[in-house]
Amino acid sequence: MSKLRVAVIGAKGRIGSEAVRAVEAAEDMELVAALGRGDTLETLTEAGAQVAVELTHPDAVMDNLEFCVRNGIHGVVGTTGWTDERLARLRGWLDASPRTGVLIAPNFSIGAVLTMRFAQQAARFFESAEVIELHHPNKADAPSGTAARTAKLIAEARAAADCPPQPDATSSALDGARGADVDGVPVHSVRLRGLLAHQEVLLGGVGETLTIRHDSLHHSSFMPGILLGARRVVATPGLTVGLENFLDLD
Ligand SMILES: NC(=O)C1=CN([C@@H]2O[C@H](COP(=O)(O)OP(=O)(O)OC[C@H]3O[C@@H](n4cnc5c(N)ncnc54)[C@H](O)[C@@H]3O)[C@@H](O)[C@H]2O)C=CC1
Ligand SMILES: O=C(O)C1=N[C@H](C(=O)O)C[C@H](O)C1
Repeated sequence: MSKLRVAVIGAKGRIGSEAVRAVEAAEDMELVAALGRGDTLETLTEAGAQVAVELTHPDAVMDNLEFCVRNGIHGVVGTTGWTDERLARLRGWLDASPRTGVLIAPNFSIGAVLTMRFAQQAARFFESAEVIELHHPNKADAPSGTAARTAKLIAEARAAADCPPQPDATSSALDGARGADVDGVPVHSVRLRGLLAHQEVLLGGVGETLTIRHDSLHHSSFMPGILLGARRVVATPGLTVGLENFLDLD
């Protein structure tokens, strides 16, 4: 059987360099291009890439994806910075290229995906829910894509269950002390040398709390998810948001 022809964009970065190694080691894949900053995107078409794994920067991801989708190259995207407006633009490009698929995964690690799912399931049973994400200090964005998605999932679950707003009597606070408000769920970002990628979801009810914690200790934690995404996205046209869609969790 022919191998899946995979390219990595952002190949010299922290996660991109790990992805290059993972694709090279996968028996059913061939690494056909490894692009860094300044390399021309034409390399992707010249190399015959079927899938591009996009691991760059929120400022770069849209141009890279526009090129890929216009050229029928499927995308597996880990880069963060997604807004509703950006998703709508991407959907527009995909509408014009209906056989092309793009997976956007806020987090490729199985533990983080399960953390989001467990938080979503638990959210309606507790009065209070807050998210703390902790990352290495070289991270460009805050809050993390994973924390923003977790908070949105919690908020959606609470809205669907008609939960009232969270209790919070704060009437005086330093700017930022209560974190960022993501659809009514406070999200707090820690940047600390020594850390990689970590998240806690704190849920509180009368007389009890539940803490769901996940730790990515090495970039290898993201690789099985990236490889799975590359295998599945070629047969999944349109936009898929969240690796859970390829995990048969239910
Ligand atoms: N979804 C997930 O599971 C994960 C997502 N990420 C996200 O991936 C992105 C990259 O993270 P890191 O590797 O830590 O950053 P990094 O800064 O170490 O690597 C990014 C690389 O992309 C390169 N780059 C920038 N613009 C480019 C362009 N136009 N074309 C080609 N290369 C370009 C940079 O030179 C750099 O080598 C971030 O948005 C981060 O949040 C990181 C880890 C896991
Ligand atoms: O920048 C990182 O490192 C990570 N970014 C992603 C995010 O913003 O959620 C995924 C993971 O947390 C690592």
